[in-house]
Amino acid sequence: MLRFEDVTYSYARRRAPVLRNFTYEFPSGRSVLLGPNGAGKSTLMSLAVGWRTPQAGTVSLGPDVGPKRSASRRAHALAPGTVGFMPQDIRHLPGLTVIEQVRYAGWLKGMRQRDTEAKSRELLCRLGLEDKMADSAKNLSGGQLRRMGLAMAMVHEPKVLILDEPTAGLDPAQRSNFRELIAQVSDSEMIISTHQVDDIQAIYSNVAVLLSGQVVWEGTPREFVSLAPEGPHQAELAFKVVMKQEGLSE
Ligand SMILES: Nc1ncnc2c1ncn2[C@@H]1O[C@H](COP(=O)(O)OP(=O)(O)OP(=O)(O)O)[C@@H](O)[C@H]1O
Repeated sequence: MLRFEDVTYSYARRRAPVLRNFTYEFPSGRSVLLGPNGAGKSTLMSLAVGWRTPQAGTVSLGPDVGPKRSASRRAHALAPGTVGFMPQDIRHLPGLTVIEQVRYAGWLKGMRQRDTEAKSRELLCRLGLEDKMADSAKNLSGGQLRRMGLAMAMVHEPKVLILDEPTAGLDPAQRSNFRELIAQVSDSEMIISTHQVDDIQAIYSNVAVLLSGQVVWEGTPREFVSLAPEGPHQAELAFKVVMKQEGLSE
């Protein structure tokens, strides 16, 4: 569904590339991208949504989903409606209320004003933020801010939803709420990077593990957890097994 072909990306000319001749295709469905800090997950996502342009190679969405972007063409915003992105760092825009911020996200994606109003309202209700719509976003808690970020990513009904560590910084109860919400609220294709693996079998259809800019393991959630013996924290242990196989002790 989302394909990286021979992609090379480095942050500055003299720095070692984070991704070097990276080729991988995320299958259709719900993919989770795992990997230790610094593996390149955020870099990969920012290339997927066109925030960054590869120095070489091609990033493309499947023909039914969207256009091709490559090193030979300048990065451009993907067609409205194609991709919804929730970055790790969700910021409130000064002076805007919660619903205004979600509407603004819709407007940026080319939606008409009256459509953004209805859709923002509907999403914020579904995400449990109906009481916060008229408040300034700067007063939201971390968990509420993430839910607003999800509404901003989804307001234009994207075909593909890319979420960068949506549960980072949330407490365990908020994390489990958030996972339930994601499972319920979207029919989109998804690619989600996370360090939280506990619910992996309930949410995802594909697991990819990134290490030093390479996918070192991929398979179904069932195959992933079965890398570790049955028992508590099986998915976390499975991640450690993959890291160990790759020579890391994390
Ligand atoms: N803006 C930047 N400028 C220079 N180097 C960067 C920048 N952003 C990331 N890097 C480097 O690129 C590499 C990959 O970082 P990236 O954020 O993609 O990893 P990640 O897997 O998302 O990590 P985390 O799990 O900690 O979010 C790291 O070595 C990081 O230091």
